[in-house]
Amino acid sequence: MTLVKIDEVTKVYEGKVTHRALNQLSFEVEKGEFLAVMGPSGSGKTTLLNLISTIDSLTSGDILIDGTNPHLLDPNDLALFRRRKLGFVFQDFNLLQMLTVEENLVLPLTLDYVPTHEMASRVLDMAKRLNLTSILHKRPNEISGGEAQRTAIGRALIHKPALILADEPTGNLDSKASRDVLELLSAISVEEKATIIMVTHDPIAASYCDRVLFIKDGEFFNEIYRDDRRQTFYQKILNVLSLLGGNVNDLSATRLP
Ligand SMILES: Nc1ncnc2c1ncn2[C@@H]1O[C@H](COP(=O)(O)OP(=O)(O)OP(=O)(O)O)[C@@H](O)[C@H]1O
Repeated sequence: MTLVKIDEVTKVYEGKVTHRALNQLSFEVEKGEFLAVMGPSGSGKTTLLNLISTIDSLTSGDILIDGTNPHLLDPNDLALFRRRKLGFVFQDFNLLQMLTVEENLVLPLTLDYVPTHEMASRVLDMAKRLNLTSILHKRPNEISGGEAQRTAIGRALIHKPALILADEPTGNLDSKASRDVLELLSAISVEEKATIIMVTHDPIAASYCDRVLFIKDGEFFNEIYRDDRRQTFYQKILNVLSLLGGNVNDLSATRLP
């Protein structure tokens, strides 16, 4: 089943100099798929996430998420749509510093007036799932980067969104914490049929996904599917990246897998 349909999406930034950041980009994402989006700096990856999450408006084309075009919703319905259907995971975690891990986890449910007993049981389940039970009462400045990102993933998942959007989720983590986060995202997509679109510069991170979509100058460049060992998939990703070119700094996050 197709969960996300990107149909001939174009984004032109108007200004002193107009810039075509995305040009008639089309692709689909299946329910339960873990998709990486890669491309050189400036190729339009963040623009694409901003359009899918409706932070920014389209110039032309259509975006359908779970059968709805969020760009056509009125502001109230759009706020509900974003709160209920989407989950966000960012590079810098975006946790609220004055709240505990538990309060950060529960935040999307509080905003949605979920009954207290249900909140409590969902938080406990999520904490167990993400190995956060022992730090529920700590604040973000008292936990590690890996724990902070697992908390952010828990917060993104707790309201069971149709789609999770992740922007460089391992960008601030060391290799062990990155591996934990990527294994977690991969397990969530398999076990809970969560659909994940992850923008990354890191070929190791991308090798945990089911598919990598490459864009260049705002257009589709290539896509490859994982059908064998992660190590082999990683090599294939490196091969496409070398064809893509771009700035060597784009691969600065590269580590040995
Ligand atoms: N608000 C804006 N106004 C004008 N141009 C913009 C704006 N936002 C982005 N751009 C331009 O659009 C192009 C795509 O930017 P985008 O941030 O989507 O690239 P990216 O692939 O995410 O890059 P990076 O990997 O460096 O984060 C770039 O050339 C950028 O300069």
